[in-house]
Amino acid sequence: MISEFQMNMKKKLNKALGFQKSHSTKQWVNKISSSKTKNNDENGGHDLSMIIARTRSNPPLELTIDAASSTSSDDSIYNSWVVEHPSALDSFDRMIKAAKGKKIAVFLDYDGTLSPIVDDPNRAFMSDEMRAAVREVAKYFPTAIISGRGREKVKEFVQLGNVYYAGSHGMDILAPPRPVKACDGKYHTVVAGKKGSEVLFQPAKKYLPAIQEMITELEEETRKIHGASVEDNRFCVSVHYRQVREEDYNILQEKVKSVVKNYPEFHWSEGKMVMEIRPSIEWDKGHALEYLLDTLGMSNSNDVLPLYIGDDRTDEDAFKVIERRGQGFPIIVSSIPRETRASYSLHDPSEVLNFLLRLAKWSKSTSSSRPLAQIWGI
Ligand SMILES: O=P(O)(O)OC[C@H]1O[C@H](O[C@H]2O[C@H](CO)[C@@H](O)[C@H](O)[C@H]2O)[C@H](O)[C@@H](O)[C@@H]1O
Repeated sequence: MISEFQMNMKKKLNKALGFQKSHSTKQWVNKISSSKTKNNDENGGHDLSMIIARTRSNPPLELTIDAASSTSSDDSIYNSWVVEHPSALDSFDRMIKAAKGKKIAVFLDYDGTLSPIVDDPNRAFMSDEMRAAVREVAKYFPTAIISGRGREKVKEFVQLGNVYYAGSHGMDILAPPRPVKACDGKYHTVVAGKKGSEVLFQPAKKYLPAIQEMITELEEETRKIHGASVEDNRFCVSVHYRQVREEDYNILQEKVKSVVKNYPEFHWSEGKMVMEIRPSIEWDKGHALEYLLDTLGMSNSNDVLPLYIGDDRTDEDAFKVIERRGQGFPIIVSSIPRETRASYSLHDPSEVLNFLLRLAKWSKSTSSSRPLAQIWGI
């Protein structure tokens, strides 16, 4: 099934690549292969032929579009996408004007947002500059990192004490040191494991034994595939293939599928050169955002503007929540056109840094923005 966005992008691509009418994948591949390759984060610096080969054997159109757009020397496709998803940097003054008299809560994804995408997931370090910017922002606004990584691991990378952490795509939240709003049954699975005055919320706890078992099986199954690695993200699992040879991708996918099919309560989805396996519960980054707003006492207020910056498909769940609330700033980080629910865009983590610096500077300069410690009494 091709979505309207994909149809439009296909039309634009055909136009940009000089095709008179819609072309087949094969024709695109030939055209794309002969054009100059522009290395970019989205493709992880991989040879585009790898993506194209995958597209042929397992054709998600989005990949074809990613590959094609990243090779085009004509930036017109990206530019027309940015018209629909304006740069958050260019829109900063307008956003700030809309935020006047309202409370902003900041939510940040980690990989590809605060840190650049790199080959080795264990080396996805955040720069000191980025850390300082997040620290500064968190002085003025409640700030949370919502990542697909394990919570402890993302905290090790971020190393900040004044932000909240939600790991495993929101399935592991260490909630704010604020009184949790009276439970109305909505969060009946809350684990009352306390750490200081913070409350631990782990809605997928019962799946831990199955996840550990699955990790052992996945490691065993993928051991012989050069470059593949399995990452334990506590309540979910990542199987990385960024460093896998193109001819091994299909076999890796088959192996992963063969393991996951024995766990009917789990499903897998594709991230950036990663297969992410999660329990099939109704809980995602969007729910985590709502949960955090709730624990911050900011869920029902009309004067709250959640700002969420993320780069991957799982961040779309959070964008959707902001869209549904009708207020807030969903910002996608992408250097290529993407189908998204986000209203704004930033090109890459360096633009995220500039945006956060600007936000921090603005908060510091406005008399109405008092440091968070005074506002929340923490
Ligand atoms: O929600 P996020 O914080 O964005 O986490 C999503 C996945 O990010 C990591 O993988 C991605 O970044 C790696 C390091 O740059 C890169 O090597 C990999 O190809 C990307 O998919 C993380 O390692 C995964 O576990 C997360 O699911």
